[in-house]
Amino acid sequence: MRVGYLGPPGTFSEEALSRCDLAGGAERRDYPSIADTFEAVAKGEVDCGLLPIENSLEGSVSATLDLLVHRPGLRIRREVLLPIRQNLLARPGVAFGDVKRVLSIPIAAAQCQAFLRARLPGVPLEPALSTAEAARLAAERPDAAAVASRAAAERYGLALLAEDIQDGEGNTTRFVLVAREDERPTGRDRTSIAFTLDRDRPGGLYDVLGVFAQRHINLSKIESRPSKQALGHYVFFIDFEGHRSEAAGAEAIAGVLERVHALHLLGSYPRG
Ligand SMILES: O=C(O)C(=O)C[C@]1(C(=O)O)C=C[C@@H](O)C=C1
Repeated sequence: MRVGYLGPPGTFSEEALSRCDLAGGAERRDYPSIADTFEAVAKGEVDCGLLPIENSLEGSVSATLDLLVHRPGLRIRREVLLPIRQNLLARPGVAFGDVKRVLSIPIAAAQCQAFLRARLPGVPLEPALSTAEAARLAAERPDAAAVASRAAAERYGLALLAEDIQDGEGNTTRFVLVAREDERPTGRDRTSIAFTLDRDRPGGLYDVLGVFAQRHINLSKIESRPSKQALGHYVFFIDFEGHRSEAAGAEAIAGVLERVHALHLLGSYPRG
C-alpha cells in the first residue's frame, strides 16, 4: 500500500496519517501541494492520499473541496480528526524584532491571526504550500518566521519563538483519506455528497433537505461553494450519517437524484 500526503515531512497531514488505521505500515510519499497529492491518487501513483478538508476555526479547505467536485472519481474512505497546535518557529537566535515576514500555508496563518496582529503587526505573510515547507524555508532565512508544528521545528532545526498561537481552544482539522474505490459499510458511517440544482427556484435546496428530514437522517455538514460557472451558481456539499449502500442511505440518494441537476458521490466511510 502506497499513501500520498502533503509534504514535506513535518506537516500536520503527516501527523494525521499516523493516526489513520488504513495507512499503518504503508509506504508514505510526500507531495508538494494538495493538488499534487490528489493527482497522484487519480493517476494510480499511490493507492490513497490524505487531504485536509475542514478546520474548526477557518472552515473548508477549498482546494480539497474543489478537487473532489471538479476532478471527480476519487472516493473518501476514512476521516481523521487532528487537534492542531500552531507555533511560531525561527532560526535559533532570531528574536521577534528580526522577523520581517511570516511564512505559512494561508489556512494555518489564518488560524493565528489575532496572535500575529498583536505580536507582529504589519509583518507580511508569504504564502507557502504547507506548514512544513514554510519551516524548511525559514531555516534558510534569518528574517523570517514560520507558522508550523512542533514536529516541523525539530525536523528543520528551528526554535519555538512562541507556542500554541492559534486563536481559541479546540482548533481541529478534519482530514479525508481518498482512494479510487469505495469503502464497505461498518454500521457507523458517514456519506459525503455534492450537487448542483438545475435552476434557481424557490425551495430547491429545501426540497433536497426534506429528503433527509423525512427519513430522520442526521446531517453533519452543509456548505456551498461557487460552481465556477456563473456568479450565484453553487455546488452544495452535504455530509449525512449512514452508508450509501444501506437502505436508508440508498433511498435518500435516489431522492436527491430526482431533485438535483448533477450529483457527485464523494464517498461513504467510517465516522472518525
Ligand atoms: O500544512 C500542513 O501542515 C497541512 O497538513 C495542511 C493544513 C491545512 O491545509 O489545513 C492542515 C492542518 C492545519 O489546518 C494547517 C494546514
